Amino acid sequence: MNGKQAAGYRAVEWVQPGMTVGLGTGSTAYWAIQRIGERVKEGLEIKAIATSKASEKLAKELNIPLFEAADIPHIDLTIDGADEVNPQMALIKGGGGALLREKMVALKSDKLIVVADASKDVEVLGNFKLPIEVVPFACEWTFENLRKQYDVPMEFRYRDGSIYVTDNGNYIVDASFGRIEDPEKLAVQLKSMTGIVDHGLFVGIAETVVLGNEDGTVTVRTR
Ligand SMILES: O=C[C@H](O)[C@H](O)[C@H](O)COP(=O)(O)O
Repeated sequence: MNGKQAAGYRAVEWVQPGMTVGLGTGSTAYWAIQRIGERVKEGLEIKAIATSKASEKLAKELNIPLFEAADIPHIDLTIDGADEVNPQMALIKGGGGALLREKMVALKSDKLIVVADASKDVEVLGNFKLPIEVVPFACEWTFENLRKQYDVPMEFRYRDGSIYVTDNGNYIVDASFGRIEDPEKLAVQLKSMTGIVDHGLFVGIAETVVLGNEDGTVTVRTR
């Protein structure tokens, strides 16, 4: 079992019968969803909501009972991956483009458990490019505003030669901040810029991190 699988499986131990569970996105959340699928097959009764079309598809394949947001008044627990985690449990997310739904689901949840392999554990956020979701209308203006404000390398995300479009129909700008000394300040600044829908900084949201080590053991941190 690799670190991602170990972390994903361990986090599912928090899932109890009757809970409503948010299903994260990415190659680590994948293992948590797989494990939830196994437990559902064994008789576990839960409600679930997915944070992306990809996770929705996977959950359907595993017969995990999925619900629309309109039918979910409250989420007990969400298990999701991260691209970077700092000691205060601030995160960079969105490497897979799912940051907006992930943040909406996480903020609706009593508890966000982050699952990641140990390589995501960093002292200072920012080595991973920060994903910023922007509306397509006048996205060049938004890009210019971002460049003027921050003067760091950034580019629109492309996949297979075409601009990458999120599940919400928006674009992503990936920005190389290098070191984000004050994630909270940057998070607030970015949110205040018109044209930006949201960004991949999750500050003060996660309260438990399950880090999977290469040997299959896990380290659990709670704040
Ligand atoms: O948009 C994608 C999500 O934020 C992922 O949870 C994040 O990118 C981590 O993905 P992975 O577990 O594949 O490294």
